[in-house]
Amino acid sequence: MAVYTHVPAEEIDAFLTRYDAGRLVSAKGIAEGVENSNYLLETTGADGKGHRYILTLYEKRVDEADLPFFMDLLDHLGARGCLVPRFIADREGKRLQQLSGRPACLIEFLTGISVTEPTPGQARAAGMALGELHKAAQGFAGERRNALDIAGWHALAAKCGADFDRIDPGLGARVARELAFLDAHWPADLPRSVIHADLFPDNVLMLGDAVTGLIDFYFSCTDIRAYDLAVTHSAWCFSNDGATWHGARGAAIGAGYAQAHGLSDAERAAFPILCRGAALRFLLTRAYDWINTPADALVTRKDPLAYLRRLDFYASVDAAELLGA
Ligand SMILES: Nc1ncnc2c1ncn2[C@@H]1O[C@H](COP(=O)(O)OP(=O)(O)OP(=O)(O)O)[C@@H](O)[C@H]1O
Ligand SMILES: N[C@@H](CCO)C(=O)O
Repeated sequence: MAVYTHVPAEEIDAFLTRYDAGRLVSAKGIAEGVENSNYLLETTGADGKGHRYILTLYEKRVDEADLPFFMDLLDHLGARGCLVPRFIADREGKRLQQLSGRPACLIEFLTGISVTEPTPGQARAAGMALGELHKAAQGFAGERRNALDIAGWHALAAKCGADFDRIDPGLGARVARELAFLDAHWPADLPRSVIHADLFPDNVLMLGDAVTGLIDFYFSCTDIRAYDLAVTHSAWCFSNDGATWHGARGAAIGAGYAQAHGLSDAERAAFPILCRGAALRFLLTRAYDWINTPADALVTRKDPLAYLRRLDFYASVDAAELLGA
């Protein structure tokens, strides 16, 4: 579930009068997602032909001060042909509003569905879409520090402390070893740019093998560009529980990215380490949430060990295995 703030339909209808969006026809809470409250709105549309929008209310993890960065980034990417949802301005030009006591935005609705078992063709399309995103991001002036960089991983690990071993005996020691390895080997001089940083299959909308939308830019930030490919690789190339590696998907993502953007020899050589970092990042955020979310909370906790399995795999292979020869 992801509707933390329940907004009465009358309030949404009144909210919509600020926009050229028509009147509310229906509002449905969207179950997917864990960070924000999302509603799918159907309206009569300014032209009376009916229109769909996403209404997002920002909950604890998104800092309101970061919203202008996300808005400007999506405008920049959208203007360069990326299929990303724009934030919609009201008649006074305002994109950020307050609704039911939360920061709220009306956002363009994109069609498509998220795949759960990607085919190699779909993985290739996702790799291409990421490469195109990185190309389009060139020249974007905004910057945002990645709060979940290596320093952020250390801070999260310290917060989890002794509780790691409640998830899995020995997990605390494994995380400490991995942090020490990454401190010693994390690449310092690879190209940096704005990255999505969370391009999981549930953040890519598709129709068949075609990408129709990239969504959920709320982790986007400035970091090592090829790290974004590593995050995407870790999310697309395994069974959900991390136990099965799908090599054909890895080769397809690598080929799609290389075609759309290109990957240098230095980025390729560092790829297994970048993937270890990506696996640790999601292991840590999931472990933190696991420890700090009551088991009976409405939100479904994601399994941290699914990322421990990925981490162990990434620690045992080379770039050719991960991306194809
Ligand atoms: N612009 C959009 N067009 C169409 N559907 C959307 C759009 N934005 C969000 N959705 C739908 O809402 C769901 C949740 O959105 P989103 O992923 O942004 O939520 P979240 O709470 O930030 O979740 P998480 O970070 O866990 O992925 C998506 O899986 C998708 O079904
Ligand atoms: N994609 C993240 C959730 C937050 O975006 C995960 O699967 O752990």
